Amino acid sequence: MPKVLVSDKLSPRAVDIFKARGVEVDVKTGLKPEELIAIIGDYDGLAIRSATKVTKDVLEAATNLKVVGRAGIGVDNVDIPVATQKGVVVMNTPYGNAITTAEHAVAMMFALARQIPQANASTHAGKWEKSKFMGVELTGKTLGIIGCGNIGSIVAERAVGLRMRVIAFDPFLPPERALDLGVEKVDLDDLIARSDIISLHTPLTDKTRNILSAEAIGRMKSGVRIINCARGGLVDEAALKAGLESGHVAGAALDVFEQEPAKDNPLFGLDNVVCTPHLGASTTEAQENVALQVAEQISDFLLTGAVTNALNMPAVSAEEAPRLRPYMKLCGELGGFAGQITESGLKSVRIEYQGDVAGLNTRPLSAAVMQGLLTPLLEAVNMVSAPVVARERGIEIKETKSESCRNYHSLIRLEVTTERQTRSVEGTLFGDSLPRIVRINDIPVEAELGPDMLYLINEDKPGFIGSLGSTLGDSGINIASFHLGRTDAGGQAICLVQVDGPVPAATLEAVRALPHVVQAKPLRF
Ligand SMILES: NC(=O)C1=CN([C@@H]2O[C@H](COP(=O)(O)OP(=O)(O)OC[C@H]3O[C@@H](n4cnc5c(N)ncnc54)[C@H](O)[C@@H]3O)[C@@H](O)[C@H]2O)C=CC1
Ligand SMILES: O=C(O)CCC(=O)C(=O)O
Repeated sequence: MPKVLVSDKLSPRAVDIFKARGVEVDVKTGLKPEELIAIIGDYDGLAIRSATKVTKDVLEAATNLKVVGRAGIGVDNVDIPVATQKGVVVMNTPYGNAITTAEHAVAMMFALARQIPQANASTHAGKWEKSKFMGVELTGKTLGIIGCGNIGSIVAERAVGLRMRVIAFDPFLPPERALDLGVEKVDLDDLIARSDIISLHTPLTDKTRNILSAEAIGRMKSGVRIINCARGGLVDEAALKAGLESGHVAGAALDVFEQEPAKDNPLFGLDNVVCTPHLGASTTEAQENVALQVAEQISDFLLTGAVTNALNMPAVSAEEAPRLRPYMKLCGELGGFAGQITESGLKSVRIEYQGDVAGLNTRPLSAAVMQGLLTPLLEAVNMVSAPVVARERGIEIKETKSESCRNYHSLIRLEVTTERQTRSVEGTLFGDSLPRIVRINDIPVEAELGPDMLYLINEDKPGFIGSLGSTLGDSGINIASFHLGRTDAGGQAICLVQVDGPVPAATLEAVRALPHVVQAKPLRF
């Protein structure tokens, strides 16, 4: 039974789901990094929110970990490149808290416009400062949204409903979508110059860090208000402080901070700043949504192989997973075969899907091919990391699909070009579930791969098979199955021999010394 650790505060319904799905679950929140490192090796899955930092050290210690599920959107607390290298799938729940977070941004906008938190504190203190808290009306004001994705779009729709003019800067916002939302798509300079209120809704990336810099703040309208319910680091906090103190910025509402938990921050204590402790996603509804979703996604992955909302792996639906499974095995074998007979640097890989398989989701299949191919050549590659590792090494991967297939309902052809030559291997499924190799370097064979195989290229001469059998027999090696193929009588032949255990080096030398042997390689699957 797979085992999952819930290391942040998640709705208890997540635990119910894990249990109902047959996943063992422990809840241990508030762990120190060293405490998490000490126990993470016991778990197949890790369910988190933002408090747990899934660092390189945690991932190094996570020897059984297969999946990290973030109950929420931002995954900046997970070292995704290292997770990818280690073959750990990282998933998030991209929609579950979007409405709630958008509502928080809208609430912040009202709080700023009418100074509600400040007026609340003053009234509780018995001051009745009616003239101090003069507000501004939102109707007719220009709201500039930076990042108009899931959350930004919801904020835009709500603001349009409030009769605001909404402009948005998002290089990836399709013009038709902007039109549908009733939003004017603008460039950043335009947004900065025209907005009365600016609300940020991008992830924190190298491009968005300090997107509201001192220089940008300087170019804003006097009396601008700034809202950040996305990520600390999008606004230069020191520059914002200067703008607020000078009165150029009338107010700022911040849910997120450069350093979190934010116990001390230059903006704390300023009259015109409204702060919340990263509460954007904190509603009962959103927390239930993301907790249920993450528990289902993690369970699906651990129990069926279905991949949903992964950031480092192609999606596989629960319906597809069982259909893909035998093809994954075949792809792993094709890749493994090619990888084990490859002796020089890989240049390019071509994967052809023919027949029924061409209609399936082939991205995970190609990932399985690449895992099989690279595993014999590199250390610790897996389906998650293999495509990335291949790209990093400049290996070109081409995928083609064709609905027609000559002799089989499905065929997968792998062609691998190295610095020295091009080799190919083809495979199919017998009876929809049994992987078979059906062609090697265009020579027909029909081979089932077992754990220990011997692959030979030889000249097709009488008596060769007998001498091979005797050589193996003399070394006490039992033959489980024997598969032959040849170009033509007397031409080049190949043998794939399944043996009942690894072939010792001395036996391999004896086989290589046999007359007519061109190449002999032990293979393991
Ligand atoms: N305060 C909180 O509790 C919460 C904060 N968030 C944060 O909100 C942010 C947005 O989340 P979603 O809308 O769900 O993400 P999303 O991915 O749907 O939208 C982000 C948008 O930003 C745009 N973008 C990316 N780079 C950009 C750039 N350089 N300039 C302008 N736009 C750029 C993208 O094109 C995309 O449309 C994330 O950082 C997320 O972590 C999300 C949930 C809760
Ligand atoms: O889990 C939380 O409370 C934070 C949510 C968040 O920041 C996100 O989903 O990106």
